[in-house]
Amino acid sequence: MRDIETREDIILIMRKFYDKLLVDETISFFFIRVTKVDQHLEEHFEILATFWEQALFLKGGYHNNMFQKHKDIHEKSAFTKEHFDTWLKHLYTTLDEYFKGEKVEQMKTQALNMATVLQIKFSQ
Ligand code: HEM
Repeated sequence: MRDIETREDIILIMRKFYDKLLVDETISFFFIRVTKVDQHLEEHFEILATFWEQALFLKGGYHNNMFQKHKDIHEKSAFTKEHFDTWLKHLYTTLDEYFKGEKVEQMKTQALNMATVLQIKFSQ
């Protein structure tokens, strides 16, 4: 198994990750009812790919405010610790199913860090 190398690798990870999120009823409603992201998934994956290319490969190009986006969602339907744990579990499982290496570990650490920051912000 190889490490994450390209934007296409990130898109594959997002497709498989969202396959898990969207069938998990404890979290899928954020993507189906609170937002309607499930209706334009490919467009959403392109945004996520730009975000992760920046985080992993220092590419640049992501200019949205991801904290504000999640705050807007949180105000409609609150994120709990269980939601973050579930989200991270599905991401980690997906990564381990398809890739192995330094970038995989970096993605896990960065996702965990951001999940932690979001939870702290929302608990204030
Ligand atoms: C409880 C866990 C989470 C849930 C349920 C969740 C849900 C969502 C939803 C529904 C959107 C779409 C927002 C929209 O377009 O209106 C979104 C966007 C996004 N999420 Fe999360 N999220 C979670 C955690 C995280 C974490 C920990 C990260 C950090 C890596 C993250 C990164 C992103 C990014 C980069 C976007 C794209 C924002 C944009 O459009 O620019 N999410 N998330």
